[in-house]
Amino acid sequence: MKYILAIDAGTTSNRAILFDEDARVISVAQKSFRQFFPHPGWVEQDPAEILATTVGVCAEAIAQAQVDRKDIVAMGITNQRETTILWDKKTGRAIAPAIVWQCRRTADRAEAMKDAGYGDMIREKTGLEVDAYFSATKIAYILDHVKGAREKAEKGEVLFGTVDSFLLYHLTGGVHRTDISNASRTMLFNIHSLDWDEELLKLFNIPRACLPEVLPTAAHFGDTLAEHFGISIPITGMIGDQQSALFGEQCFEVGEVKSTFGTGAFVLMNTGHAPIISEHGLLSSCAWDIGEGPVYAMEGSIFACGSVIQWLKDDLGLIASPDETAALAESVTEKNPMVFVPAFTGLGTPYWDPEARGTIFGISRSTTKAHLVKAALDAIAYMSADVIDAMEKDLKASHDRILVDGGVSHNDYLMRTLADAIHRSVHRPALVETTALGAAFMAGMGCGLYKDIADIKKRASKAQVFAPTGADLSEERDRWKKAVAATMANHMD
Ligand SMILES: Nc1ncnc2c1ncn2[C@@H]1O[C@H](COP(=O)(O)OP(=O)(O)O)[C@@H](O)[C@H]1O
Ligand SMILES: O=P(O)(O)OC[C@H](O)CO
Repeated sequence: MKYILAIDAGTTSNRAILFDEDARVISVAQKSFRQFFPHPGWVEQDPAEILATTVGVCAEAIAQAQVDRKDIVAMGITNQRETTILWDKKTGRAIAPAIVWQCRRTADRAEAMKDAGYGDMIREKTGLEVDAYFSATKIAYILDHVKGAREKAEKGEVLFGTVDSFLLYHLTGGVHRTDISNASRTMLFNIHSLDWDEELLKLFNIPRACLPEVLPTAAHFGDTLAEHFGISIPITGMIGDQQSALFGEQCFEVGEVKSTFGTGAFVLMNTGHAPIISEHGLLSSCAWDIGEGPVYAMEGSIFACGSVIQWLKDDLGLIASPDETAALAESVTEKNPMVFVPAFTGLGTPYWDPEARGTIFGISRSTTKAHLVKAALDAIAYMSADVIDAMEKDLKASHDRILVDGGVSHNDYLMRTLADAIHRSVHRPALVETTALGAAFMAGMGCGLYKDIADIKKRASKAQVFAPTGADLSEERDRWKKAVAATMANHMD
């Protein structure tokens, strides 16, 4: 039996999962790391802590598994995307804290790009909406604020990478590479030519010398130094976490959709070998390349999902555990008079309003916490439904099911509401670690353990299916859309 070690370097924690060649989980280790919020809207992480926890969980997963280390034939890395790290080539030390994908500090720079009329050109080349979410403005910010950084970056003495790239550099002892799925989230990568784009590099004032080499998602990226895990493991798969979940959920056909409900929610649709430049506010990114040319995905990024549940629990103290939310929502049997738009950090796809903030409509004296909990879960379902509707306008195709994963997908009420809102079945696999599984599959392709997609299809896990109940939610969805419009029209500052 052969084994693959998958690293899932997420936003709040790092996980290492050892899979056997039949995609069964052999061992899991997980460790959270700190988040820093130095100013309102800013989010930072410590790159050294990301690295240390990653190495730690890998060592732990390997030790737990009690397999012969020589049988671990490959490693796959999947990661939170866009998060930006710049480090010194000689020492490997970061020159500034990691600027996390959620961080809004460069919102003004992004707005200025839009105001100067670059939005269409950037969308055409990168598939992205100009926003502080992506790496480009974050890299420029660090180069502008750390003394001497730009000069060193110009000489290739300071390097940029997303988390995959930073981990690869350290695990291998100096290989500076990334893959097309992560590169396509930087806003500097041309998703048609599959190369860094000179015009964009000039526009954002970023030297090419600091950027990593870009490979397909299944490739030989490098080998881990033996000092880390007692053996050298070839790293043969790297893929951004949302694209990895699309692969792990086996959405191999054009039109297939998955939604990962974590801290945020990310809905991705396989659009095949051609990128679709959306007319409805969706993003297009490279999904993977397993040696048959790039496959693209259209994406809707919803910024608030699990964070809403955490807010109800940790900040409002309305619930003791996320598990309570489904029953509370079910307890509201009448039409909910309340609509909650959880725009904590603006609204993402398809609305794109960075200035919007959360609003609650329809509070009366008879309002209870159950109404608010139900409104929160409904908001997550309706935001996802809005994304899926927008995708179908662009692709003009639809599939009869969507696949789901992530912590919030444990919520049966939400899954049923989603099925009714989009009029199709929602499939939740028994193995919810689909993000890590995608990276393991990718590494298995990269090292030749799996030949083709058919080999991977044999390793599908069973799913629980939520079929539409026939409930008509059109009135609720209309009220939701009105609430979103009102939220967007009424910024407080
Ligand atoms: N039954 C549930 N209903 C709603 N939310 C849930 C439930 N179980 C877990 N969650 C939420 O899932 C989120 C964690 O999901 P996870 O996929 O681990 O997120 P991430 O990978 O972004 O850290 C938390 O915000 C938690 O509140
Ligand atoms: O780490 P996650 O699961 O919150 O995913 C983060 C996304 O990749 C951000 O684009």
